[in-house]
Amino acid sequence: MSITVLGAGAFGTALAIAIAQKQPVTLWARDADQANAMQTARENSRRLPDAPFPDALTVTPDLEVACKTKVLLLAVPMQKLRGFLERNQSLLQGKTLVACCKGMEIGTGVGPVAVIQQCCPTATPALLTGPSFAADIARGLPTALTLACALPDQAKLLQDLLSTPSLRLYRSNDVIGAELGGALKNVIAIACGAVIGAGLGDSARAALMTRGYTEMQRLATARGARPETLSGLSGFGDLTLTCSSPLSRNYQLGLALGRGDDFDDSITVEGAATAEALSQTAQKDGLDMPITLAVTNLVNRNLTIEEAMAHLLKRPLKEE
Ligand SMILES: NC(=O)C1=CN([C@@H]2O[C@H](COP(=O)(O)OP(=O)(O)OC[C@H]3O[C@@H](n4cnc5c(N)ncnc54)[C@H](OP(=O)(O)O)[C@@H]3O)[C@@H](O)[C@H]2O)C=CC1
Ligand SMILES: O=C(CO)COP(=O)(O)O
Repeated sequence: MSITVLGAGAFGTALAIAIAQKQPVTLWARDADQANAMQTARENSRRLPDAPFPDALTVTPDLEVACKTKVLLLAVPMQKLRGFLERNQSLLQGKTLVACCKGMEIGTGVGPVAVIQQCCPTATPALLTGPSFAADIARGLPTALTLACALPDQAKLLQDLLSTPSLRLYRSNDVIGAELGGALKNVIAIACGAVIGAGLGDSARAALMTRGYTEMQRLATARGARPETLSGLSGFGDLTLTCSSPLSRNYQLGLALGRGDDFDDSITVEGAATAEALSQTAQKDGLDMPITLAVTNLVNRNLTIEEAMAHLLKRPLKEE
């Protein structure tokens, strides 16, 4: 069965390369010049260099052509998803749409699956998430991800369709748990990068990862997620990767904030917007999310890393 990936960024390209090892894949890029350059060079030199395209991968800028398949992977950034779906609703209704982005939407506080449901009510939504760097997937290095879908039959179908010998998908019907794990780990990764960048030490990072994980569980449980989803690939697994690897862009933004360096704001860093989205909803829901709030203030330059840490340390002592 042929599949399509919409969005030729690092992740969309990596998934297209991996899945094209076993079946035809169409990769859609919004920029015609970029699409043609990729199709000719057989590489995405801008977003994912040194990852050659298999023969079964075709790049097109023509969305109508790309949307002919039944299963489409959505690999655009979270804050762009709604606009993309609204603009192209007629092409996407009735399709199986697998969100590959990690984050919560500013303004609504919802994740990609809810956005798909709102914009394309006749589509079947699913989510692909978990610990994986695009470059690793493209190189065929062993990777395990979570495929979350509320419909068990669809989950099984997508698991079989998208798994490859090196890309191992586990399925789950806990969509909200998988979404929140992938979204929040990016926020915690910014915090971890910031303490390392500011020279506050590995112990501080371990404290933030652990208390951040508690924050992930608190919010996810309040939204009806299952605790075991948070301890799986999409939660704990991705938290570990993103908070400890300098390859993570969220961690890199944290490092820059901690060091007082500039950061290129064209780089996709989902945790910054997600921190803001979740700070807004947590306040409304009466949930205590101190690290998420600290990251929002840090990113918005309302607090320095020293002030943010002092604020966290000054909180009343409590039971773990
Ligand atoms: N990179 C990674 O290792 C991983 C990324 N992810 C997730 O994948 C998602 C995408 O990240 P990634 O691929 O890395 O990001 P990139 O910055 O590499 O690429 C983003 C892509 O989205 C396209 N895009 C941006 N805005 C729009 C829009 N309004 N309409 C249509 N297309 C648009 C860009 O097009 P253009 O090039 O023309 O600007 C580009 O192709 C994120 O949610 C991220 O968290 C998940 C796991 C791993
Ligand atoms: O989601 C990722 C790893 O699972 C990629 O992390 P960054 O977006 O921080 O680079």
